[in-house]
Amino acid sequence: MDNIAKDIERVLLSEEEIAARVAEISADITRDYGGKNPLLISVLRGSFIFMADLVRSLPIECTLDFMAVSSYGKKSATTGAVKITKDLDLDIEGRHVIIVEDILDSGLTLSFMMELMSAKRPASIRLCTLLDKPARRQKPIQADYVGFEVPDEFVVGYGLDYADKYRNLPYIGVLKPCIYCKE
Ligand SMILES: O=P(O)(O)OC[C@H]1O[C@H](OP(=O)(O)OP(=O)(O)O)[C@H](O)[C@@H]1O
Ligand SMILES: Nc1nc2[nH]cnc2c(=O)[nH]1
Ligand SMILES: [Mg+2]
Repeated sequence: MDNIAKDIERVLLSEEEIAARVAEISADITRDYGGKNPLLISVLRGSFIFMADLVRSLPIECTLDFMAVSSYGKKSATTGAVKITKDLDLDIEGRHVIIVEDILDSGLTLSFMMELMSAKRPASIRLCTLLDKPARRQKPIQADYVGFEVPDEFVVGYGLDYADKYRNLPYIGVLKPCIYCKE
């Protein structure tokens, strides 16, 4: 049988651990944004599962939009160039924006997003990332809401891919080294 779990060396964060932490982040956002109708922007494609779980656990009024950017291609290291593949649909001027990401790694994607969003004059911007990998940072950027700090390893699952695979794993894990051996 074809089962993608066979490519995983070890589970870093289980479904239960992720769900519990998502509920805590949701409680923090609820406390900070109740009555402000925040605009949550999901950075596709990696953040789609985190965004879906996060907003379903938010009891407050909020608005959603999606932007797609990409910089990793089919490799496990950034290409250094962030490309927009889908722009926002809503006007963010005067809005309380929360950018929702799956992982903050080199920081290139989120610094690019911050620059782009700030130019559109929102009332405020905060960053929310499920995973933070500070060891690889190339830009001085920090998130306001962080789910978990992760070690300097390439992780997959819960939206995160390697070469467009593994996004559908319900947990976050580290791939067996042989999966990258052709890079
Ligand atoms: O901090 P950085 O080094 O920029 O890395 C973080 C970004 O890399 C991944 O996206 P990717 O470009 O692989 O596209 P994807 O979301 O479509 O998978 C991930 O989803 C983050 O958006
Ligand atoms: N899948 C995946 N994408 C990333 N983009 C930046 N860092 C990572 C990572 O560790 N895993
Ligand atoms: Mg991404």
